[in-house]
Amino acid sequence: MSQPNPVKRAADKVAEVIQGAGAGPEEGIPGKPAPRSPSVAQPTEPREPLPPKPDQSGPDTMSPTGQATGAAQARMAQSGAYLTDAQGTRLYDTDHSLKAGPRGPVLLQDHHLREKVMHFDHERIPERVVHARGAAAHGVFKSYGTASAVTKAAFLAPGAETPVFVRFSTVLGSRGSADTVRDTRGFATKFYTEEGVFDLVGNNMPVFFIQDAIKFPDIIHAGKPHPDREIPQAQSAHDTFWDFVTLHTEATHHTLWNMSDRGIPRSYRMMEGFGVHTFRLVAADGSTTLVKFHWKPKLGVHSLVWEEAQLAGGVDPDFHRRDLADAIEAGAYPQWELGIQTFPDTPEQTFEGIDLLDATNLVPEELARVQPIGLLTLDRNPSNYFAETEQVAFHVGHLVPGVDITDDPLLAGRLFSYLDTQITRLAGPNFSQIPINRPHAPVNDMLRDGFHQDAVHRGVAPYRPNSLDGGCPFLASPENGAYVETPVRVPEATKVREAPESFSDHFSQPRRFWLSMSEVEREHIIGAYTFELGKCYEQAVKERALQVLANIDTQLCARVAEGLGLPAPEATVPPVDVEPSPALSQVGRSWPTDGRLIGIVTGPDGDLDGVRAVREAVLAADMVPLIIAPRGGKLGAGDDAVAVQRTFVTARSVEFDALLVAGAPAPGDDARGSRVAGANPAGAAGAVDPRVTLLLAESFRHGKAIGAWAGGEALLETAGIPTDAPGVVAGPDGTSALEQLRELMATHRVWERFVTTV
Ligand code: HEM
Repeated sequence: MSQPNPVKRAADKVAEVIQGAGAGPEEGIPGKPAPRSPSVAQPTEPREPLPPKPDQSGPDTMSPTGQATGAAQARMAQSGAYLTDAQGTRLYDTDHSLKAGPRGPVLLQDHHLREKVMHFDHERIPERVVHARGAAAHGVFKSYGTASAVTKAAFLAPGAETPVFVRFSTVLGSRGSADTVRDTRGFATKFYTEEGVFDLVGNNMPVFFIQDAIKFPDIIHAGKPHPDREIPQAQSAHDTFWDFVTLHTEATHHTLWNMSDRGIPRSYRMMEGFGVHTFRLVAADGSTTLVKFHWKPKLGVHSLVWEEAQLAGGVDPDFHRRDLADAIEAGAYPQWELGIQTFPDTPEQTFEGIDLLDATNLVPEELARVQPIGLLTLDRNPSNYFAETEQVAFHVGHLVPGVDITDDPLLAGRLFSYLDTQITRLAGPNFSQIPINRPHAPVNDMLRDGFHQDAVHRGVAPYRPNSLDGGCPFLASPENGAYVETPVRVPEATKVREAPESFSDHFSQPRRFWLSMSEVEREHIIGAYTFELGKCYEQAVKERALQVLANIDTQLCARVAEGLGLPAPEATVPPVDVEPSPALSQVGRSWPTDGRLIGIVTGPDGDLDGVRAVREAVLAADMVPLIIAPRGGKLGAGDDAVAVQRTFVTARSVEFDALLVAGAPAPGDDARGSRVAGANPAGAAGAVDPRVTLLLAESFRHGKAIGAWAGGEALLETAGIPTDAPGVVAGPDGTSALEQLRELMATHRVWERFVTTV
């Protein structure tokens, strides 16, 4: 990679974090990062305050009143040995209520009990009405300056560096739902620019379900759990979702993206992001350009396969959250390039016949190249989930000079919705004073009072003009940074509740997406539709869905119909002749393998010298080795004993990007409780633990590269894996097997292994 890659600096640290500082299961929790610093000792006796801990919680957050909040308060709390109540009074006991004698009734006068329980009772706030489940990180955006010709935005000037906070999310699930469900992912970025906050509130898909925000409550009501039993959670595989998207065929394109591999990303670090709408950039000379924003991940765009996504939902519901936090904790900082597609700002606002105001459309990259304009690096985890990830409030109306909106009717509704919902979610109108939401630019507004007002405003005249506060505050002009709306001419028109004719083509863009997919991606799409529609009860919904598919592609429709056991209908809209866009496919390119997890299956009798060498080679290649053995602890003795990170109990295929088997089959002896009497008993002499064969068979089925040496090939055969199958390699030693594995992993999966008939 041309940019300095922090992943390269961090291989050892990555392993340390993911392995729990190299500890075996009994020495550390597998997969749990080592604590960054020893936790503050809990004193049993009062003692003098400790010196302050180094600040790891970001910029200072003194409130305008001078009261310590956020990082400043955290520093104070961590530097003090004394526990206090909310008023600062020191406490001598927080474990016992005040009682009339040790066995007597609790007294009403216990003000500490009252305060402690009262505060706990109010700890929860409403979750977001959509995108409730999320994970976030701090970082920095460095501008290349290449957008300066089309925008005067200071954060896009050459060399500008801007702090950012990025929150990734699923859309439908509740706050505690699983990460790997099939869904769209949110990709929201807050740029704390010197000219005010700019929020780019996008998704990992470039198109949206609906064209007009007035339907947003409807699509969300349809996608969320059914109101009678509140099931299913975080799923689109149910009748109301499919009822809506087949009755509103503008949803066809986004639904197809959801059913594609984009709906189940491998990692937040391996997702594209899109601003979706067309925005208007304004240059210093007042000229304007229409643009679409794209985030391109340095690690490439990769997905899970559906069975992995389902397994991860149970094995590790925090799969994506953990992956992001572990990588950042380890210094393997995820990076994305921000790019723009540019279009002339003509009165029609179309490009090559594509209506730029219709958010169900994308513009193929082959027609308008994505031009890189800056680099995003996420380099710091939040220090407090609630304070930052939960309380962050994004809004598409947070704009800075040089970035303006268009008349996209979906965007118009969003401009109302975000602030509106945040008044309820964050309890009043002052949420921009919450530390994570505070602009880094100076704020001097005339907004006053309200719930949770932190500021102590001075002066008597919060209005303009005034003659009492010296006429302050002053107004700015465009020359000194005022945000001025672009004077776009609005054509003379009659008020109507109508969409333009150009919004009525609902099938040519989905058809382009379908035609752009590789065979294996098409198989996945067919599988996804067959699964989701198979979960619907209503016959009419399934039939209507097949009609929609017939209008995209005959073969797609026929295959899904076959899976559902229903007849395939004829198209009612003649298929349009569209050019595929190869850039839409995830298959066929090579990517860095940095940060990928390699499982090394071994045991006390495995080739431990070989394991040591491979472990070093994996680290040197900026990947993460995880040793999998029958039991925890260490293999071998002495200083070069090999620490075990996963046992046959804790290892599951979803965690690993590739597997290596080091040596002869490893019998497991701790399968008690999961063994079925008489069935390949683990621990029996010469028997192979069924969980190891499952691990290998699943990895094989999911198209992962697998290697073996020193007799490990026999274990593959026991697991039913032909050693001459694509993507299965055997080396004379571990390091040569690893080399072959790396080449295979550059394409993410061994695609030839998937059977395709499209
Ligand atoms: C292009 C279409 C859209 C995209 C890309 C999009 C993206 C997002 C994202 C990423 C979030 C999560 C922000 C976070 O992490 O806090 C979000 C939240 C939300 N979106 Fe959208 N959205 C779209 C359309 C809409 C529309 C049309 C509406 C309503 C008319 C809407 C209403 C909301 C609401 C109410 C929230 C919760 C905000 C909060 O509680 O802070 N969205 N959206």
